[in-house]
Amino acid sequence: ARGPATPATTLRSLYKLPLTTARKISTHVAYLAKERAVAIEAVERASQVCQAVFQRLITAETLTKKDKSPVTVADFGAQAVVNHILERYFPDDPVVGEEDSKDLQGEEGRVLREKVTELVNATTGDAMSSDEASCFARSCILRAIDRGQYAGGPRGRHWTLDPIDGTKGFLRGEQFAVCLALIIDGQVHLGVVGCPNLPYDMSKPDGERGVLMVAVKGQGAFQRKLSADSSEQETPVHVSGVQNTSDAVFCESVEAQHSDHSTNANIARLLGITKPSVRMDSQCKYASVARGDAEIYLRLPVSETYVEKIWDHASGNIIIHEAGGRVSDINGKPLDFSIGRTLSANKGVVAASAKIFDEVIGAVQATLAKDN
Ligand SMILES: Nc1ncnc2c1ncn2[C@@H]1O[C@H](COP(=O)(O)OS(=O)(=O)O)[C@@H](OP(=O)(O)O)[C@H]1O
Ligand SMILES: [Mg+2]
Ligand SMILES: [Mg+2]
Ligand SMILES: [Mg+2]
Repeated sequence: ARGPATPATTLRSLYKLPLTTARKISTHVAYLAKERAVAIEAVERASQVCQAVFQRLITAETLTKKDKSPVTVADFGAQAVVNHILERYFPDDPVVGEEDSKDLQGEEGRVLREKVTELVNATTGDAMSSDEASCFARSCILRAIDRGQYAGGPRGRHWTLDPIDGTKGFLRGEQFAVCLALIIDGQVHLGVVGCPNLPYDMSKPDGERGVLMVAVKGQGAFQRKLSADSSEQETPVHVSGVQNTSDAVFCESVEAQHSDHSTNANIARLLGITKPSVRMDSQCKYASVARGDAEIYLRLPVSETYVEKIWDHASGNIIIHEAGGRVSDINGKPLDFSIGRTLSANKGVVAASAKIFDEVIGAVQATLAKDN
């Protein structure tokens, strides 16, 4: 068992066990052990789907034409696979997923639907019974995708899934992530982020790629290789030990549309930061801060109307916390995952190691006050 034991009463309700059995095994079962293993399996599978799409469907032509259809195939395929695996192990758990099957329905959706079905079967066929596979070839794929329609909220358990986060990074062959988290009574208790293109060891940027990060509440954050033959070896990750913000590095979005780069630069000046920002797409930014590649994740609101989605932040949020960092919105308020599908009570996101966090929030507040 890894981490603290699970109380017998929790085990009983989680796995519908008689209390006597739950008592017997409670000291051997780490909290959310089954969920952790299933979530890792699901994210690994979905990452394989995405990589298969990249290899097969992204060509110089799709890129110059700005054709987004390959990423759409991967998005739907990855959501179908994750939802299918979650349903098999946790049939009662609802899912808040980014995608829905609208574009795959009817005659209009036939071509895309067939592409997604073929892709899912080709990449995960070995993990499915023949019944499942033939069901997937028909309507089950749409049903699996639409298990992600849950409204979220403050009570009970639900998963949240971003099948491909950082779609633009995916298309460029750069950073993207498959993100899955478990929310219980409005709080993130488990998060997994798969980063297929992130170097495993940042000191060897041209070395092996593919990182999976996982965290369970109270158990710390870990990384492992995201490769088919991974030995499942995990190493703990910790945020950077940098004490002075002048030694820190920002990690920010590639798209200035998603976080205001010029205000970021003003905040950097106030903090004495001189090193250039690391720019990358997706929740890989959280993974980078969690393992100390960079110190500060900044996502400043760029419009009055955009509300952040829970699947864009849930996994990253717990991974940062468990790696010794802190996360809040630009006003220092914790991200509130209890409201529904969006973070409507928050504005922007700031994540940093605990040591420098308050100073970073101070600089964000001072800069925004001056700009407004
Ligand atoms: N206007 C606006 N403001 C803030 N955020 C937005 C906005 N529009 C979209 N999104 C969401 O940003 C997700 C990608 O975030 P990144 O940090 O990877 O952005 S970037 O594209 O790399 O710059 C992206 O997630 P994916 O759709 O999963 O790629 C969106 O959910
Ligand atoms: Mg996203
Ligand atoms: Mg997405
Ligand atoms: Mg999207």
